[in-house]
Amino acid sequence: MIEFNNVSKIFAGQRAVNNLNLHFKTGAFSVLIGTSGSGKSTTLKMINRLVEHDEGTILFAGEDIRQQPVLALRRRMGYAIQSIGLFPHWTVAQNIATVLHLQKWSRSKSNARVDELMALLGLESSLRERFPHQLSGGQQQRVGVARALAADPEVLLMDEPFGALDPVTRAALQQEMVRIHRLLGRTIVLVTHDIDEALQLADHLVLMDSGEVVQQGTPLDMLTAPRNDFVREFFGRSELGVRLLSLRQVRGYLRHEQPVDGEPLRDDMSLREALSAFVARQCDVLPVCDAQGQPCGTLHFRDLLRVEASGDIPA
Ligand SMILES: Nc1ncnc2c1ncn2[C@@H]1O[C@H](COP(=O)(O)OP(=O)(O)OP(=O)(O)O)[C@@H](O)[C@H]1O
Repeated sequence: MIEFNNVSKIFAGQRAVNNLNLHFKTGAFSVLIGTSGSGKSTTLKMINRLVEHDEGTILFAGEDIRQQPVLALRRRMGYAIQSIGLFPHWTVAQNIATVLHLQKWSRSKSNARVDELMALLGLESSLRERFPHQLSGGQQQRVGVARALAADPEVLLMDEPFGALDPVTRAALQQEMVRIHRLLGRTIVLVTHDIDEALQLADHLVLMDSGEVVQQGTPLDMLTAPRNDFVREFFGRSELGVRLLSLRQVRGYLRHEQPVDGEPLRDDMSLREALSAFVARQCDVLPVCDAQGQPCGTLHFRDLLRVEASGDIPA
């Protein structure tokens, strides 16, 4: 969907990014992560030409982005940023409909789309006529994402979209993004400096340092086969094990045996959450239920130490 071939950007004689070769595939959730000043935002902004690259080529759907009129290009890409940039004197509905208004959608079609997006982002319809300053930070972020999705863009570009939020709201919005990505199947490129956010969201993770790509691949590849010490240090040598647990779900480690007593874990929880439950409850086996709340087996503490899930484990 988006391909960088030997792309560089030079600001005042300094290479902000150097010789990037990247492929953000159609439908993938790609995440750029790295040290501060490593060139993540610059990379993202080159995609919608907020920053023009100096060397190399960037292809969008097979076409050189330089050959496409900037406005036409940007219309095909939603953009959501940390500072949100909502218009303060416009209501929530007007903010979400910004691009629809530019594209001259009819009032009724635009209203219906706003309703649909508010429902998708979990915004109550009673917020429709409020102004941004009458919303919480999390609600504002949701409006920002709804606005970016309004015209059903082929690509969603997100720069630290949850950066300013408290951990609880942040986790809720991350879940929301996973759900929306599954539902809409859009190509997403997101910049973050939060390692756990990156590991949770990414299908394809790109780790940058000093304007270059140090390693790219799936989160599992990065954690289990780090290319060098920089990658190892970046993901936190001492926390590697816990981070690996966050990539694995309880359902891969289930034992199909009679449920034991206690508050059940859900089979779609991560093993990291399960580990917390074991520690909090000081036990070594917990019951597990499925999404419908039906008991489906047990999870044993010692099974968390196994390297790979093997599906069914004999009781
Ligand atoms: N408009 C600009 N003019 C001059 N230098 C710039 C400009 N934008 C970015 N830079 C420089 O380019 C480099 C990469 O910046 P960029 O914002 O892409 O990094 P980043 O990885 O997103 O950083 P952070 O995580 O701190 O936001 C930095 O050295 C920065 O100072």
